[in-house]
Amino acid sequence: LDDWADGGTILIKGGTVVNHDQQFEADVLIRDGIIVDVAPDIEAPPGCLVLPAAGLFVMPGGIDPHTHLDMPFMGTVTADDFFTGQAAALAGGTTFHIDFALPINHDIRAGFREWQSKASSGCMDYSLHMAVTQWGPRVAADMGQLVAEGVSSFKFFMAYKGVLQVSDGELLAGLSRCRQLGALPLVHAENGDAVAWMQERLISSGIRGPEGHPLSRPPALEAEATGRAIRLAGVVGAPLYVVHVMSGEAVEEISRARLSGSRVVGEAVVSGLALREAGCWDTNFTSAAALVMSPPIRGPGHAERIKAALAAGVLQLVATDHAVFNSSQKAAGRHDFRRIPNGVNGIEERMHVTWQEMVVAGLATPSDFVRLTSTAAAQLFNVYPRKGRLAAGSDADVILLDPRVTHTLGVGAAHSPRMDTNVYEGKVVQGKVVTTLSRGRLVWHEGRLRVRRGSGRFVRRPPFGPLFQGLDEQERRALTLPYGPTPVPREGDQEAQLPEQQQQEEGVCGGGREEVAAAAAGGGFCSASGSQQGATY
Ligand SMILES: NC(=O)NCCC(=O)O
Ligand SMILES: [Zn+2]
Ligand SMILES: [Zn+2]
Repeated sequence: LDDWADGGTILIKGGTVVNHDQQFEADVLIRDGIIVDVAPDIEAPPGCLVLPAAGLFVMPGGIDPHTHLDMPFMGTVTADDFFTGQAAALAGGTTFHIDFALPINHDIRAGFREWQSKASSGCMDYSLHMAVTQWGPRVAADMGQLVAEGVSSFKFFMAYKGVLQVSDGELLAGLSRCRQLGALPLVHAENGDAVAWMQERLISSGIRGPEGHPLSRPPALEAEATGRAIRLAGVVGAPLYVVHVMSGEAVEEISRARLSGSRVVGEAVVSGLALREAGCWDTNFTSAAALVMSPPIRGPGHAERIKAALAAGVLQLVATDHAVFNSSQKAAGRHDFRRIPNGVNGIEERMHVTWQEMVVAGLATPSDFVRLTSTAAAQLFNVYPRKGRLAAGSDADVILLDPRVTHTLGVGAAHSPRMDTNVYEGKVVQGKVVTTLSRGRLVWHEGRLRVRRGSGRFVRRPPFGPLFQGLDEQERRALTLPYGPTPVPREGDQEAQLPEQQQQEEGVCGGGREEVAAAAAGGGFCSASGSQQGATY
């Protein structure tokens, strides 16, 4: 993996250039890691490397906004680190990802430092989301600091009770703080309390194998949490991004909310498009446990509803949730499904499986594919058009896809040395990424992967991305927070200064000591920093 191919000037000649909004015959000229021209018949500058692309689609590199590299979870650590995971991603046509950093003992700044150190050995550009696992004034203040450092999205887990799960109050506070900071809140939407109850019930009825995992997490628990998160976000006027939507019922919640004007975005993951729950009933424990992820891979009909929702624009993009555990790690749950580390692979397979399930299946055009696998993520997470587009001035993250090549996915074909199972084992797909350029470097070409440790760059993402545009106006019209309501003046108000009123005048919402401190720290439970009509909640 350590051989290195440097950039320089490269001309991609004679291919079909595909952006999310257009497809045309053109050449792409790259210099020093940046695209300098996209036009027909570009003359090759002296000394430049020419890559012939006749018959190939030339597209923006994939963007995976949901990965877990080198993440401590369920008593172990995900098997792919930043180098092995990113190298595999490049071989599969993904050139940028956003990983989920976890706090250290609920300290999000410490978590950010830790993830930056892990990522320093990587070989691909990346950004970070930060998980918020507990609420308090320090977290509220630290969120502001992280936004200043380029982390403009925060994840809240509504499941994993006793570990990562936040309460509804914590979620509401976090959503409100995100709204204030212009940061996008992300939710893992499952009812963690109900899941824990279902798990107990299954174990006591003797179901201890991997099949207990999907049985304990029925679609209703995903849909309930999705609907709850959407409503809580609506209460504080925050946009919402729902990660790994796995069920038709959750899709319906998102669809309903979008039709009523809510700014909710739904992320599909590639496992939800292509895999089937039945595998968890396999009599071979290793095969069944390999499929354990949360929310679970679903039964008949759900994948079809997810793909239809992607085609119709109800769901916006396809990520992976790449969280790899090898078979010995999964064996921790050999006699208790609750201890099987949750997660599946996909960082290398996503582009190919999505092409197969959406484009080859006739549900999407090549432009749709670019939107689903690259542009939508770049836009939502505010790195567009630097990433997610082939145009002059954009980073030269480019892939060449040959639609004529058929190949088979599996451990033997994959490039991570850390995986001994692959949930896509034996899947035949049509269309293959034959070349990947990462910031102008030829990292995957003619079946060879050439990457260098430490060559990936952290990409800062500014707050107040597209989902925040026009929000103020929407709220002003609806008189929701932070523009209303205002208190009704009543006779005698001046004489009787109740404690809550004093707090309101000091700009503090709610009555708890923690909330007062949170507001003092510049964040907390209040939605409005610049409350235009003087009311704070
Ligand atoms: N999804 C999963 O099973 N593992 C990774 C952690 C998460 O995203 O919930
Ligand atoms: Zn999750
Ligand atoms: Zn995840």
